[in-house]
Amino acid sequence: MEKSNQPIIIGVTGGSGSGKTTVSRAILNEFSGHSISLIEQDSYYKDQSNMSFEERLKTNYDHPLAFDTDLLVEHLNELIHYRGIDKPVYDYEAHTRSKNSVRQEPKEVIIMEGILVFADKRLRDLMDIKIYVDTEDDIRIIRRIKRDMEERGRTLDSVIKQYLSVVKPMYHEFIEPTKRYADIIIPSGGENQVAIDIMCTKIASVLENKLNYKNKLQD
Ligand SMILES: Nc1ncnc2c1ncn2[C@@H]1O[C@H](COP(=O)(O)OP(=O)(O)O)[C@@H](O)[C@H]1O
Ligand SMILES: Nc1ccn([C@@H]2O[C@H](COP(=O)(O)O)[C@@H](O)[C@H]2O)c(=O)n1
Repeated sequence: MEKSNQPIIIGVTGGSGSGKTTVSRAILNEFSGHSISLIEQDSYYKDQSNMSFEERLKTNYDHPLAFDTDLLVEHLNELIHYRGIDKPVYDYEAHTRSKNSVRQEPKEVIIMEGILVFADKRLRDLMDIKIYVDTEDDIRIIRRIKRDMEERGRTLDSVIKQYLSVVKPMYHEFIEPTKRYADIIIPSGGENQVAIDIMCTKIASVLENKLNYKNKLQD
């Protein structure tokens, strides 16, 4: 299928707590009347239901191998061909996939968000626009402590221990180097309304070109 006849895929990456989800949701809001959806890479953490809880605690969740990228690529290919998928649901407290899934119907714009979405060439090759959300380490760890304690059932000690032993070193080894693939780098994540407005203008123009192209095909 010709790329101009496919959904637009926007990749959004950056370190944990950088504001990827906030930026992605801001774009979703701007296009709320349009055919747009969000796919979070976290939904594609490997299923670990065959492991004990203690074993799951030892997994390195910031390494590319923690993700079922084959399934993510397969699902994106379905969406690109305008076929729906059953998207996995991730449970951060249980450290594994939940038994439920959610139906995701195909859309004209797909935002794909996650810490390592630029790390795999297959994913990068599917993207039309690549955004890197760049936020200083100290801000990210403060946000992460707050979020993980409030929303992901973690203790302060566990967040600090995980950050120093895994999150920070993996960020520098695998995530930060993917900044070079970005078309746009957004400083100060979710606060940067100017960057979000610029992004939305760009997406609107890509959408308009695509609709014009489709209309021409029908003429
Ligand atoms: N600009 C901001 N100012 C203050 N808090 C923010 C800002 N952007 C994000 N946050 C908060 O920081 C936490 C992490 O943001 P999020 O967008 O989920 O980051 P990521 O998806 O990169 O991990 C969330 O609790 C969010 O509400
Ligand atoms: N069981 C898990 C799975 C993932 N994490 C952490 O989530 C981070 C990615 O999500 P963001 O929303 O912060 O981008 C990643 O850094 C993992 O360490 C986890 O703690 N437990």
